[in-house]
Amino acid sequence: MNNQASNGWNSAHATNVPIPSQFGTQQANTHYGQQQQVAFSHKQYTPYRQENGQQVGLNHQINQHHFQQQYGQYGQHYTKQGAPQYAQQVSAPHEQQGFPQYYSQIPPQPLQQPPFPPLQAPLQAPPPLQAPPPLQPSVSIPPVVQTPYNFPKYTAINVGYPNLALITEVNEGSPPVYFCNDFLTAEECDALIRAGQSGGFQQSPVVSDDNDLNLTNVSNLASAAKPQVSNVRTSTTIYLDRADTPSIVNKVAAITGQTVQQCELPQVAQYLSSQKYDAHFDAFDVTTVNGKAFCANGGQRIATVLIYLNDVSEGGRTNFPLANWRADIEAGTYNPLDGGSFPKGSRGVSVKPKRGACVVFFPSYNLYDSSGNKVGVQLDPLALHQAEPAVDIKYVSQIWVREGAYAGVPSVRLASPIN
Ligand SMILES: O=C(O)CCC(=O)C(=O)O
Ligand SMILES: [Fe+2]
Repeated sequence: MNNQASNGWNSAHATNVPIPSQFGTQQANTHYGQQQQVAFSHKQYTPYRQENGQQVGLNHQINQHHFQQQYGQYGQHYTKQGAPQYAQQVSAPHEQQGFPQYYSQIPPQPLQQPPFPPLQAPLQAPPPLQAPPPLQPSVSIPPVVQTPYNFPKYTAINVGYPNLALITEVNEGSPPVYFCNDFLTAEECDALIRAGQSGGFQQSPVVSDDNDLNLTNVSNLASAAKPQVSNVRTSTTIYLDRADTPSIVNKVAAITGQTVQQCELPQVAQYLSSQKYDAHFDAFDVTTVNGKAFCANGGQRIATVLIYLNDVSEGGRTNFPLANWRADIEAGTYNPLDGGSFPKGSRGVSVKPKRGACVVFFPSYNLYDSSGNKVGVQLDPLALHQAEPAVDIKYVSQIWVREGAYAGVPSVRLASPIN
């Protein structure tokens, strides 16, 4: 993977900061009495690019203008003064839900070596930048102001959906992650796995948002954002038609409170032993060229529904390493966008695959202007997550929900729909 993107974007740290292969470890106190050392890659958290000598892009747009204010507001959304549905969820911890074995506050296994080769110093100066296209008004992000209590930061989902439970401590700085037992039936899970096996899994593509920091999981992009194969994501995938999976997309619409038309094509992904998907975001930075191309079809991703299709006894957990960072973010000691050391006491959340269960989370969050009007939907850096390398074979189905209607072409059609 190139550190210097061909379009003049300045890959993070390419000229300024040497990237240690891992820049810190943390001692994590776990809920269940275990302790693990966790190492994180610096690179994923510090996206920026330069235009005309100015630092712009995600780091600038979010970090300087929004980040501290935004995270300072989490508490307002999730206190009893704020959105009551979240406050209730916070007070209904997972222990009461009867399935503590499927997720834990054990932090992730040590992350894989970042996919980027060690940088050789000295680096070439980047070529002169092309005059960047001016940002369209529709994608420029105004400063985020105090969000009124009654405007949710995240897209509202159907928190009354059966078995849906919040598994993160959502308050100042932790993203909400929900877990839902028995979201699909065993028959639906098996039918999806069979569809993948007979449909011919292909290596799962990723797309970069120009600076190689956000290798996300997409299909059917505009030409500006060609999917590519990367060792960040080594699983194999098929794309199904929504018409062939009516019961499944209807459940996704119901759990998220959105429409079937907003659902991307259901994917089925297979992870053989050691296959994985390194830490990434599912949403796009809407200030980038590829981010705009990505959003041209249906808008930003507002919710991820990740369904586990089989039971997995070892490996393959989904980690959210930035979940439950409350105290650290409050204290200003950690900002995922400008790196810095990982403070002690952080936990993260890991979800163990369980057949039929799903996780629901928010790859992006809403931006509002001073009058409370929604003015955009931007990638949430706290929604960083990864699929740990599989030990046992693992099957998942991922369905993303967009802001608007999404159109896509499946890689396979089924002889008969999964009902
Ligand atoms: O397989 C997993 O656990 C996570 C998959 C994922 O994050 C993705 O496909 O975007
Ligand atoms: Fe993902």
